[in-house]
Amino acid sequence: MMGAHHQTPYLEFPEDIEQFESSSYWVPLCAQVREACEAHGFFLLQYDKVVPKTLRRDMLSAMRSLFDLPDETKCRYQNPKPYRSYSGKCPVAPLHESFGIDDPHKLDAARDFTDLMWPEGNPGFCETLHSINSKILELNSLIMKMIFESFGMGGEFKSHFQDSSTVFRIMKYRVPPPPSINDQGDGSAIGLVAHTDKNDLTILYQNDVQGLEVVPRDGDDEWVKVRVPEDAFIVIVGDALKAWSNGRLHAVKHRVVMSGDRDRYSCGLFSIPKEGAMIRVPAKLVDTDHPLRYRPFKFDDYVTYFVSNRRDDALEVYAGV
Ligand SMILES: O=C(O)CCC(=O)C(=O)O
Ligand SMILES: [Fe+2]
Repeated sequence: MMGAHHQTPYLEFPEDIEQFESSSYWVPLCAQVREACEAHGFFLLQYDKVVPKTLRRDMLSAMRSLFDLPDETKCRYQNPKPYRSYSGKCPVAPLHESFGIDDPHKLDAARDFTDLMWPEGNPGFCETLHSINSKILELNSLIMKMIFESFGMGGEFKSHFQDSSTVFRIMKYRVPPPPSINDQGDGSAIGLVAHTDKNDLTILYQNDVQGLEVVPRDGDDEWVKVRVPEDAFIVIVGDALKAWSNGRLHAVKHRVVMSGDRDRYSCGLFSIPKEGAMIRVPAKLVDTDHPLRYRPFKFDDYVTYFVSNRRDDALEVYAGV
């Protein structure tokens, strides 16, 4: 499979429709979203209406200025919750740096983070972070709603959504230094280790440096590259949504592999069940063809379990019946 690319579904939502949900496009597109999430566990999306391209590009340049700050400034960002604190160049992923910010669609949260990094202030960064998270959150609710609709459960979407919060992650992957300690033999190196996302849904956006790879659901357990077109979003199903759907939706295993001579930047919104929220398979998604696969569980407890065990089959072991 060397060099081959994954045949990733590439969806496009209509740009010019005010009433998307009452249009004739709605039902077929909900079905396409579900199909992609079932067959692959992720898809690419072209849709500029909610999150303007200019805002996404502003975010990418804001990210450069953030990562260009001195290490000691970046290290000030510490948060007891997993996947938030500044993680820089750690031994398992020495090329990777990231921040995870809780709910920056709330202006105070965006401001607190900005003030910590730039005590002298950086209103431009704060505004960009705040507005991109608000916009991607709108897109996230739209896609979650489409998933619920596709199961005939549009009515239940609201109550589920009230139970979610977000982490906005900002990531940089450096060019692998030659010779690399993680050398794969072809000048490439691991940027981010293999994992499934633990949350409900992830929506990512990246610069034009490729590196995302997946293990396809219907493949031979081999890594396949994903070519992400310029300005496309990558939408990924996480373990929590997989469990909610009684295993119908797939949480795809993915990683980042770096090669070439340019740094990769990506960012995105991770929607997460709110603190204390339970994941419960709805009765409607259990029948004789789909016997119950997951017991009800508290999402936070699952993350705690994962963080201390780090096994690929964590969801099955922790919540499988
Ligand atoms: O940078 C990327 O494209 C992937 C990031 C990712 O998978 C993650 O942070 O969970
Ligand atoms: Fe991920």
